[in-house]
Amino acid sequence: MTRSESAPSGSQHSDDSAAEKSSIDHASTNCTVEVRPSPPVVGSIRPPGSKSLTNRALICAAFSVGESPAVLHGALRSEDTEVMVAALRQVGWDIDVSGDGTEITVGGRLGDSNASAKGDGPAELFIANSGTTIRFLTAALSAAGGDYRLSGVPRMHQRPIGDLTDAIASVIDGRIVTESDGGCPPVRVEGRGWNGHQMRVRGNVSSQYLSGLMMAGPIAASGQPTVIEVSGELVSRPYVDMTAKVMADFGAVVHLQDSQAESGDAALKVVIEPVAYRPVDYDIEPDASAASYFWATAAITGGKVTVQGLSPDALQGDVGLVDVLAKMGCAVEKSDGHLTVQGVPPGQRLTGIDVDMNAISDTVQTLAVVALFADGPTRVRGVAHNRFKETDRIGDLACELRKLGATVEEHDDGMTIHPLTETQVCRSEDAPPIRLATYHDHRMAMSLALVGLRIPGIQIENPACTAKTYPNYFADLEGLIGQSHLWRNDSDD
Ligand SMILES: O=C(O)C1=C[C@@H](OP(=O)(O)O)[C@@H](O)[C@H](O)C1
Ligand SMILES: C=C(OP(=O)(O)O)C(=O)O
Repeated sequence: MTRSESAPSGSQHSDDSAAEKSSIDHASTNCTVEVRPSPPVVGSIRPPGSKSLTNRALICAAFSVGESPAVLHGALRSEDTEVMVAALRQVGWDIDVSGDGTEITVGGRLGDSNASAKGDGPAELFIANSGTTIRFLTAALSAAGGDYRLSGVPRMHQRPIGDLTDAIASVIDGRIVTESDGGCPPVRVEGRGWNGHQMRVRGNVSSQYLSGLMMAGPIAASGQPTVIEVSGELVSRPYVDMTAKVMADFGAVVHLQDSQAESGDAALKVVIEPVAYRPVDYDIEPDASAASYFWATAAITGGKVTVQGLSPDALQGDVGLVDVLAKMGCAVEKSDGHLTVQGVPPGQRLTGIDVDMNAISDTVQTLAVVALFADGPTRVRGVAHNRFKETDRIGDLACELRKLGATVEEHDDGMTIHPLTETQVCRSEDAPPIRLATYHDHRMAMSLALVGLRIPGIQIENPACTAKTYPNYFADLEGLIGQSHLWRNDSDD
C-alpha cells in the first residue's frame, strides 16, 4: 500500500488531460483507495464547476446567434462535459478549451465537417454515460436538423430515453428511433428540424427530458412559441428551474406555468418564445453535488467544512443538502459565497430523519453514508428515479451498505438506513479489509469512500470512475482530510 501522490486540495485539475484520467471506456481496474479514520475534519474547499450548468451553458452557447463567441468561465472539465464538447466539435462547432480546462470559448458552427451534413450517413456521437449530454443533445440536434446517432457505454443503453424521443417524434420533420429495449439508446435522429411546436412529455423518470426539450425550443426556429406540457409527476424539479434560468441568461424567453391538474397533482406547462440565444460571457458555480461529499466529511467526523463559491440561492438545488444535514443536528452557516456545515460535538450523535429527496436525488448516496452514524434509522423517500442513473442507486447502494453490517431496507421509492453499532464502527484495524464496489458510478465512489473516515479497512474499488464529474476528487479530498488519511493501492489483485 502506498500513499497517493496527488495535487493539493482545491486545485481543479493537474495538467494531465481529464481524458487521460477518464474512465470513458469503463474498463474495470484493480486499483483501490482507502480513506482512513480521521479526527474532526476542519477546512475549506472550492469544488470544480457544476456539471449541470456547464452542459446547459454549452448547449445554449453553441446555438447562440451573434458575432462574438460565448465564453464559459469556471466550467467543469470531466468525462460528462468532455463528451458534450467532443460531440459538438464532431458536428462542426469551433470550441476552444483553454488553461486548466475551465474556460471554454464556443465559436460558431463551421459547417461541412460532419458526416450528416455531407450525406454520408449519421454522425456517430459517443456519449459515454452522460445522461445530460445524450438527453440535451438529442433534443437540440433534432430541432436543428441533420442525421445523427448517439450511443454510449453499455449502461447508457439501459437508461431510458423513450419519453424524450416520443415527445420529439410528435414534432420532428423526420424520424427519431431508439435502438435498445425499453426505449433506451442508441438514438438515431434524422430530419429537417421540428415542424410542430406543441408537445407533451413525461417527467417521472427524469427531468432531463423536459430540460432538453426546453433548451431545444429556441433552436427549433418555427417562428412560433414552443409549448411543452408535462404529463403526470415531474422529478428533480430544481433542474428545470435551472434550465429556465440558464436559457434566460443566454437571452431566451421562457415562462414556467405551474398549475393544479384535475387529478390534484401539480402540473407544469412551459412556453418558450421564438427568440434566439445570444452569445454571452457566463460564470459557472462550483458543483453542489460534489460539495455534498465535503459537507458530509464534517457531519461524519464532527468537524467543520466550508464550501466556497456556493450561496443559499445557488442555481443548483443540491445546496439543499445542508438543510437536510441541519435536520440531523449539524450546524449550518449560510452566507453569500460560502456554505458551512459543522457536525455535532464529541459525545453526541446525529439524528436519524425521514426525508423526501426527490428534488436532490444526487445527494442520496451522500446522505446514506452520513445516516450510518446517526442515532436511529433514516428513511429516504421520493427517489424511485434513482434506479435509472449510472447504476441502480437504491439496490446497489443498499448492497454496499450491507457489506458494512448495516441493516438497510429497500423501498420502491427509496430506502431506510439503520445506523451501525459501536462494534461495527470500531472494528479492529487488523480485520480483513471491506471492499466496496462502485458500479462505474462516480457518486458511489465519492460517497462510500467517506465511510473510511470513521471505520478502518474500507477499500473503494475503481476510484477512477469519479472522472465522470470529478477527476480530481481523491486529490481534493486528501487535501482536506490530510495525506495520512488517504491511501491508494495501485497493484491490488
Ligand atoms: O438536469 C440535470 O443536470 C440533472 C438532473 C438530474 O437527473 P434526473 O432528472 O434524471 O433526476 C440529476 O440526477 C443529474 O445528475 C443532472
Ligand atoms: C445522474 C447523474 O448524471 P447523468 O444523469 O447526467 O448521467 C449524476 O451525475 O449523478
